[in-house]
Amino acid sequence: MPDEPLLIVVLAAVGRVLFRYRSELAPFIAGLALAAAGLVLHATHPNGRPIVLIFTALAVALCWKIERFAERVYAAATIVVAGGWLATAVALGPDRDPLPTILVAAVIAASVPWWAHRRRRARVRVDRVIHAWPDLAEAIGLGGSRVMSAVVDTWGWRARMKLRPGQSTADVVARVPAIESALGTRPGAVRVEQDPSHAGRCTMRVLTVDPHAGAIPWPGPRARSLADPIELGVFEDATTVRLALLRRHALVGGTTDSGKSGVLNVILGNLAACSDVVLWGIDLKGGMELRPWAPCLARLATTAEEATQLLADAVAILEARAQASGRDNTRVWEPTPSAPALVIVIDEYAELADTAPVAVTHAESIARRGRAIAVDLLAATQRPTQKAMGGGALRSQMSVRVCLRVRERRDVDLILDKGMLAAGWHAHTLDAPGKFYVLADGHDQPRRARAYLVTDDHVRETAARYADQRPDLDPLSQAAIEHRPRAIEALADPEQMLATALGKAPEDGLTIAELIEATGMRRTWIYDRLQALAAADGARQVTRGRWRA
Ligand SMILES: Nc1ncnc2c1ncn2[C@@H]1O[C@H](COP(=O)(O)OP(=O)(O)OP(=O)(O)O)[C@@H](O)[C@H]1O
Repeated sequence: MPDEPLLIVVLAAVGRVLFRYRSELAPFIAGLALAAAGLVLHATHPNGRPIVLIFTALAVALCWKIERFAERVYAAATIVVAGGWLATAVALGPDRDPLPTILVAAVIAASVPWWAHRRRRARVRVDRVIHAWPDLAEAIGLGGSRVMSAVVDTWGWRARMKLRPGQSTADVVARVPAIESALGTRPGAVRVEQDPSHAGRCTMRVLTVDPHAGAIPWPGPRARSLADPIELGVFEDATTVRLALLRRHALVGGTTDSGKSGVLNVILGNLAACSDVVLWGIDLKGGMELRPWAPCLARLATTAEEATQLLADAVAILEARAQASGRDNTRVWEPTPSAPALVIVIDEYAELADTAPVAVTHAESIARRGRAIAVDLLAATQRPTQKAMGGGALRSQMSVRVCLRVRERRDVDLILDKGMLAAGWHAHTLDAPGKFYVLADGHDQPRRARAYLVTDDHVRETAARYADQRPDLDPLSQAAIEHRPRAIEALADPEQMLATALGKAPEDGLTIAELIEATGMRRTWIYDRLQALAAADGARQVTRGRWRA
């Protein structure tokens, strides 16, 4: 205030400085308090030494509750020195030589580790941010939000926030870059997670160091059965990313060099160690990615024709298993080493969609019907185009979605789902290969993770180690492949029949009536499927009303 006496102004300024630096000054304040206590107790209770020593022993005993060893030792040593000094000062008087010198030396000795302590300094920084938050929040458009509590952790700190009525976590997510600027962090340091129990609360994490800065070595396969979760990597809070793949299809998407093959390798490394899974692979890059796993793959398709054959066989297996399940009245196929699940790994799904449209109809059929009878797809794609994803139909069947770095923001919604970008799944900001977001059962928050790094040596060793432990297909599935042409006819899978009819059509194509006859389906269904096949280059109109593949 302008008319405040100078003394008050100076005292207030000093008080503010002392308050601001209270943590740094704590050792001196403790030293002064100790000297004052010595003075008072010596004057009032000169025989109080045993009591002081008992309290000191009790305080030391309480130190064992401190979690970190270094902090426990520091606290115990400081209390022993302080208690010993006070006990002596109570008996002899704090000014008796050499007690003042010992106190000054002890304060200085205790101050050094105190000042240097990383967690204390972090705590001080956090306290200052919390103090300044109302002003910062106002400046970035989150006025009215409050920080309720904050804790310092290994990589930074996290705060529980209460939002102003009407604000939502989406508002905070939308302002993440502004928060980073206001807090003065590096770009990409702030994460925001919804509080699952309250729409008006969220947790904000500030990572002063990136826990995923370095590659995380693969610890080797942990799964032994498809029913075991697959450990894919590590979240930023050091918890393991565990994915259940039994009866689930999985989609791995990301731009080039984002680490798709790395993710496939971690999954394949685990599946190779599972005794109840038969692995088939499709790799239209000439087998470049999947060939190292060849010893563990029962089949590997590297051309469009082989891929179509492979998927047609998978459809035949699917049908045979479905019929058997129907006969035996069992709803689901429980994989065992003698009746294993079939997992088909497809590297670069978009390539398959471009070059083998018929194969895509098979894949879609597997995606729709394969789960119950344990025929699962694991597809990786660089270009999650509408066409490759069957306009979203394929993706909707894939309940495990791993999104690595994408080039364009809209790709997030293509790989994960509509609205995920706005909900904070910012895969376009991932800044190193192997970093990903995962959407699956139990993983519905946008938490960043990094996949384990599987080296070429890991792949070679793992493939060699499990090559002779791979199970064979069960006799039912084996027979379904061997009798596939008949099996497919008996399938009554109209999509399959349509694809076959179009493939075998004469040069001038088949009419709609002929296609109705070949498939037994209605006209509208035929039109729908022809449109979809035409969009995927799987069928073309030769002349008006006549079609072929
Ligand atoms: N989890 C990881 N941790 C660290 N580095 C990784 C990780 N995954 C992949 N990398 C590195 O990133 C590079 C590209 O990885 P990868 O080949 O898996 O990407 P990709 O998306 O499959 O690429 P492409 O689209 O060209 O096939 C490799 O050099 C690899 O060593």
